Order: sequence, then C-alpha cells, then structure tokens
Amino acid sequence: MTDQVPTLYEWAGGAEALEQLTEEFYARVRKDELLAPLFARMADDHPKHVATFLGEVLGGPERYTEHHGGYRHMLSRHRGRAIKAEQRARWVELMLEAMDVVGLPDDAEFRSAFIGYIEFGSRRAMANSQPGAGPTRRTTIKKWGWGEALPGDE
Ligand code: HEM
Repeated sequence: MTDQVPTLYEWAGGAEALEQLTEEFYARVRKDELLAPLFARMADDHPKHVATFLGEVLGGPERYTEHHGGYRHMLSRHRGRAIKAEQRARWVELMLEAMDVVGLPDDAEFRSAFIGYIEFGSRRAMANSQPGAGPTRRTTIKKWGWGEALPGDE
C-alpha cells in the first residue's frame, strides 16, 4: 500500500513544475525591496538549482547531491547572510504566492506538507545564516514526505 503513495515530487508535477515555481518565485524576489539586496549577486541558474534542491527534498532524483555540491553547498550559500525574521517571512509569503500563480496542486494534503517544509527549511536557513552559527550535525539533504495526511485523505 505504502509503495503506491506518490512522492511529493511526483504529486507536484516533477522537475518541470518545480522549475516553473522557482522562476516565478525569484522573479518576485528580484523586485522585492526586502529581499532584492540579499539576492543582488544571484546567478542566472540559481532558480534552477533551488528547483533541483527542492526536488531532492520532495523525494525526486538526488541531483543536487550528485551535481551541485549537496547539503554542504546549500549551507555555505546561507552562511553569514544574517537573514532577518522579516526577510524570512517575506520569502515564505512570495513562495506561497508563486505556488498559486504556477498552479501547483492545491489540495490540502499536498499544500500542508509542502508548506511544512517551506517553514522548516526557511527557519533553518535563517538560523544557519546568523553570525557565529555553529556547525550543523546534518550533512545530507533532509527528505520531506506527506506527514499525517496522505493524498486523498478526508
Ligand atoms: C526552504 C527554504 C530554503 C531553501 C530550500 C533554500 C535553498 C537554497 C539553495 C539550494 C541555495 C544554493 C543554490 C545553488 O546551489 O546555486 C540557496 C542560496 C541562497 N539562499 Fe536559500 N533556501 C531557503 C531559504 C532561504 C531564505 C529564507 C533566504 C533569505 C530570506 C535565503 C537566501 C539565500 C541566498 C541569499 C542564497 C545565495 C544566493 C546567491 O547565490 O547569491 N534562502 N538557497
């Protein structure tokens, strides 16, 4: 039975859907007064890399680990950035907007699981970005699943 449950990655629509999401999201980030300064030197392929990272988190192929430096690279990109609480909150807000604009599935089960990860990941990113943040015990990308509500639950 459990084998038949799709991954969040499959449910979202795979790599293509996640790339659309991050393109839409970073287009908003670039225009946002709170976030634009943090991302002023972001490379053109940044949205694609974050889509690859999210795909791995959501149970898709482990491409970020295999080709983009994995967990440690992601961590190094947040280190020292001193992300502020209001910047994190805006990041989450724009991500939720982008999900609707690109039409990610909007069933309660998918959204609660995905948003749960967005909260988790953004809070970790903020904590690890603070000056003097210590080393993390984690060395690999955290995987995220459906949690308490599987697809089709009422
Ligand atoms: C679920 C939450 C998050 C995930 C999954 C995530 C993921 C990533 C990844 C994978 C990279 C490296 C991309 C690459 O390999 O090129 C990155 C870089 C970065 N992230 Fe995040 N991030 C998250 C939250 C945040 C938040 C909340 C902020 C700030 C408000 C932030 C700011 C940045 C910045 C400034 C960079 C470097 C951009 C550059 O290259 O100039 N991230 N993030």
